[in-house]
Amino acid sequence: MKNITILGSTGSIGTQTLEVVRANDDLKVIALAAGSNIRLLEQQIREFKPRIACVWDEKNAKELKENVKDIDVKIVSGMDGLIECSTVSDINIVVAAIVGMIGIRPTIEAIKAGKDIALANKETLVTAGHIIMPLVEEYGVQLLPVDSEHSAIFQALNGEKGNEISKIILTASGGPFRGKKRSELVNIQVEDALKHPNWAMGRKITIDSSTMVNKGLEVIEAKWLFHTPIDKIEVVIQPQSVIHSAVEFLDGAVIAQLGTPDMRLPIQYALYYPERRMLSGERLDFFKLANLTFEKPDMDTFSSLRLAYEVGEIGGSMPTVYNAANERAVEKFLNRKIKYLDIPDIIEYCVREHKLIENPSVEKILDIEKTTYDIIESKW
Ligand SMILES: NC(=O)C1=CN([C@@H]2O[C@H](COP(=O)(O)OP(=O)(O)OC[C@H]3O[C@@H](n4cnc5c(N)ncnc54)[C@H](OP(=O)(O)O)[C@@H]3O)[C@@H](O)[C@H]2O)C=CC1
Ligand SMILES: CC(=O)[C@@H](O)[C@H](O)COP(=O)(O)O
Ligand SMILES: [Mn+2]
Repeated sequence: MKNITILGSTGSIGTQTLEVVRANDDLKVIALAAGSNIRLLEQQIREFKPRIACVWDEKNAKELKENVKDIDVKIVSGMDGLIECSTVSDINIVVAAIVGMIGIRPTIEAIKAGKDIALANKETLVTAGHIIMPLVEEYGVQLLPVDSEHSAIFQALNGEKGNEISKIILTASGGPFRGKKRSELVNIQVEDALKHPNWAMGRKITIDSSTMVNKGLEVIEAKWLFHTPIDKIEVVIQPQSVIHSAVEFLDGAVIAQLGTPDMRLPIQYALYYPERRMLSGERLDFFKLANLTFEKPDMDTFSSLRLAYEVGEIGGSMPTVYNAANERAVEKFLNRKIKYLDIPDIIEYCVREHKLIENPSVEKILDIEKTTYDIIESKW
């Protein structure tokens, strides 16, 4: 039996993780954590019977507690609650599927408590990779990628760290605006940007895919996960999202992982690694694949991707500013407070204004996040 905690259980990755749990009777949910969707969390508590459940704010926690008073479950809230969920003594693995930098501290505490991590929350590694990776070594835990591209790379490497890598080929769909020029993006509305061509995901990552910030974050995520210099990570547009990523080795061999776009595969792979399990669902049919095409990314239109290479190379506090500026800009765009093209402009402005801090601590990272938010608030 594998005991798991799911942070972000009401989201896209969280609910798909619970689908994997439903299909496997040797996975037991011990703790669930969500932001504010207490209706769905209540259903999940009733179905999966965790011992602990967390919601972010205390008012929602009180309401949930009242609603589930017929069930033996402890309801907690806030950061302390998230950390309690991620450090329960008898859990084996934490699925880190909260969106955003709020995931940093519960992930760090889980590692310190000796838990393996199935990591979907890329923002944590982008901003705190220099803290997380040494902790993973120190505490001897496994950090298993859930992000589809990183799972593909991990599968291509078969779990090796890859000192024989010549380059990583990180594929991207190109998003809904692939092929468009900046001038054509002036009037993009929220609904347009939320139409991902291949994947059904949460709102924030869907916007990130449309700006290609998602790919920028993934370049930095890959740098940390696979100990690979940024200049050995090449983004290739693969509009069909069939090739989930690949590794080119020193001898020229290229090993890729292909499949239908289904996040249950990387989730299940992380939960059972190094074992593979049966997974229901559509199979890739090579005879039905009309064509597989490839393009270079347009880094003039999607300038945030070029900027990600820059901040990823510099390191230190720069990726935190890039990520925090994006998180706040996307939130504002989703709330219709700014225009679509303000997103890359805000990120660029915040990055250019920032004075580099080498090796920021967690406290400093959270400080920089706040300062970045304040700058955005004062100007936009
Ligand atoms: N969706 C996908 O296919 C992929 C996602 N990822 C990454 O996985 C992460 C999750 O993405 P996704 O599932 O799409 O996002 P969603 O927006 O669908 O879900 C986010 C989850 O985080 C929860 N949450 C938000 N704020 C808090 C908080 N303060 N405390 C506790 N929980 C909180 C939400 O709760 P609630 O809804 O109740 O407020 C929800 O359960 C992101 O980092 C994303 O980049 C990576 C690859 C693919
Ligand atoms: C499913 C997943 O891992 C997402 O990160 C996805 O890759 C987004 O697609 P883009 O390639 O369009 O960013
Ligand atoms: Mn991805």
